[in-house]
Amino acid sequence: MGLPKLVAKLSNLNSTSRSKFEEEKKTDWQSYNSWLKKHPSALDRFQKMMSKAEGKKIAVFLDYDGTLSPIVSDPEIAYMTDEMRSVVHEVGCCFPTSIISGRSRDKLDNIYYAGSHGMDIMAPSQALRIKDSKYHSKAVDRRIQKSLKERTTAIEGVKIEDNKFCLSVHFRNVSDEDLSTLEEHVNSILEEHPYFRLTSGKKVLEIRPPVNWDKGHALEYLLNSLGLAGSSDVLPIYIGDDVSDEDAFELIHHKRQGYSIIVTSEPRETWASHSLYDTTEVMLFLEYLAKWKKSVLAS
Ligand SMILES: O=P(O)(O)OC[C@H]1O[C@H](O[C@H]2O[C@H](CO)[C@@H](O)[C@H](O)[C@H]2O)[C@H](O)[C@@H](O)[C@@H]1O
Repeated sequence: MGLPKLVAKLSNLNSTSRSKFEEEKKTDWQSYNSWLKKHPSALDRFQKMMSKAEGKKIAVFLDYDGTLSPIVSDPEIAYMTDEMRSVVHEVGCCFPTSIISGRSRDKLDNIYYAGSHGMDIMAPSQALRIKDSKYHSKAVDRRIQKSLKERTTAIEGVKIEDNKFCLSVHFRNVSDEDLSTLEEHVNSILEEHPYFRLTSGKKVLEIRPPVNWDKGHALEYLLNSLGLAGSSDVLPIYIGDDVSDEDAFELIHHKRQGYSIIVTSEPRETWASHSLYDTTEVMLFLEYLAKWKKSVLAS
């Protein structure tokens, strides 16, 4: 089966702009196209989606890695392209826009920020504080980080990233033979610190504090802080690519208000209603959104 028209066009576009470090996509087009029937492309459905948006207050929520920046082998070189940065800025001028990331807030540089999977939130003009602050002391428990580094030092390719309120243990560059040893070390550390919990994402294990707080809570919190909660004329649009984004997708699904868009080049079990193939499609979608707003204002 050939590439769908739009994706083929984007693949050409990609070949010039894709970084050589970017993860290679292995799409099985037959299953992807049948999955698309349940989670249609937000580009193909753009007009239909926006027909329900007229007169509503749109709020945009964006994940960072895999959504605004392609997945690359080294988290330190996961950048937004200049084009993406500029379109995110443009969208930010049209709608309240937030970035909700697993990274710590200091590594993000846009608009509203929610770092550490939403556990650390900051708005441009005011600091937003999550009421439950007792977890902070545990979240910054450096002993975990120290033990992790000591125990995994012999495993080639492990990268431990301090995200302030959570620790990311990257294994993208670890060989398959070493994976079970790494897992054993991580589990042994969690046994010593049972109040922390383990989650996982794209080739990453994440050690989080014992707080019932995730990207879904962050989405609700931001809507509240923006004065947009509890109103039927608000339309949140959330775009994300990883397991941690599912909490926000699920919230939107249960509220039956707004659009949840998963970024994936493979069929995935998801709460998201719509999909985009990759970061290039995310960029196009954001461009469409900004243009749509301008056309509504002009009419
Ligand atoms: O919520 P996000 O903004 O998507 O953050 C989730 C994690 O993203 C980063 O790791 C992922 O992207 C890296 C760069 O492309 C990639 O090398 C890694 O394998 C992915 O898991 C980030 O480094 C983590 O701290 C975030 O928790």
